[in-house]
Amino acid sequence: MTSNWLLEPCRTPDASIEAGARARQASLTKPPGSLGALEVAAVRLAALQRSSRPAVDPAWISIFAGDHGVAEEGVSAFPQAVTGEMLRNFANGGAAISVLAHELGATLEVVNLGTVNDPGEITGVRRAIIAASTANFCLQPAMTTAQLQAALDAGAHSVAAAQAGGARIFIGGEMGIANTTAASALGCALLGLPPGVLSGAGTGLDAGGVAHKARVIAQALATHAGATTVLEQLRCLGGFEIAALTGVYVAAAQGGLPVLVDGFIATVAALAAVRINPGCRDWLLFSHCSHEHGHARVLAALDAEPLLDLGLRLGEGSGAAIAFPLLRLACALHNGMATFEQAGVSEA
Ligand SMILES: O=C(O)c1ccc[n+]([C@@H]2O[C@H](COP(=O)([O-])O)[C@@H](O)[C@H]2O)c1
Ligand SMILES: Cc1cc2nc[nH]c2cc1C
Repeated sequence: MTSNWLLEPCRTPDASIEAGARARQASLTKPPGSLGALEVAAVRLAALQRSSRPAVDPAWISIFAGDHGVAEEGVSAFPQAVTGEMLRNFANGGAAISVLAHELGATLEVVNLGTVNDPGEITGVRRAIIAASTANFCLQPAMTTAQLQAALDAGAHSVAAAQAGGARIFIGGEMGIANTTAASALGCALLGLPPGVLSGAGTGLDAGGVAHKARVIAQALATHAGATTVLEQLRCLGGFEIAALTGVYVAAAQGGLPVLVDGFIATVAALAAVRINPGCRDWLLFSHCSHEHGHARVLAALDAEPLLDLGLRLGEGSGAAIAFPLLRLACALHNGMATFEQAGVSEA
């Protein structure tokens, strides 16, 4: 039976600290509201962190990698071997997220949950192998119950490590060839949408490729029409890295750690988390709207207003890492600006 800890209550934001933070924003030397989403973020972080001085440093980034059986249906522009190959690139510092983590001074944890082209032991990569790949969900459930549990637990494990390391915000990323197909299928199942609404180019399919992908997703949805609970939908249509992120979002909210959600795949994992344990929604900040077709629809289902819309579609936590400095600046402004009274500036 899955899963025990997932339904435990999430922490709640502190209403009185939130009111105080909102009052402070109104007292700072700027027209009220003029820092827009940065004001909203600072107030939210203050309430979540139960602190009148919100902060997002140090940041923790975990990248979860896993392969997908559905890759054999020809749904990605890239070969499956890339998932395993990128693990080495993450560890060697050459991947986008490696560069970003270094620039931000963030801890980067890389987790191999199971790759067909397994690079074996690599310094800087945590091995938490569940299987070489999920099963092809056109034919059978992507995961067994035990595999789903292991993936959810892997996410919670990373949250615990982040908290032990003193992190003040968690960024979760994913890497998995064909995982936009899994995320689209899961998103369609969760939202009751037809495949075309959430099928996109992923790593770079052309229009014919996207149409084929939508047919594959339709087949998967038909195969698993009997999966009616969120956990069953996640088990049948998800992936190891997607389920790990779902585990992250629930565990972080239970542990009182705010998270910055990345792109399309991460947002579908967040939707699953919110459907499993609605209390985790408060802890999710959304970094960007991906270029991936369907991301805006999933963000809307979560009533999420992301900070950025830059045409990013890389994944691996990169969009969240790119948005992170905005949160850092939001906190600096909140904590460091003078009030009208302190600065001797006239109010409206
Ligand atoms: O995060 C996104 O919005 C995003 C959009 C498109 C592609 N990706 C990345 O590309 C890979 C999946 O693409 P695909 O075409 O193989 O399904 C996977 O490793 C993701 O991290 C990520
Ligand atoms: C090279 C490459 C890097 C990635 N990072 C996340 N998804 C990816 C997909 C590909 C193909």
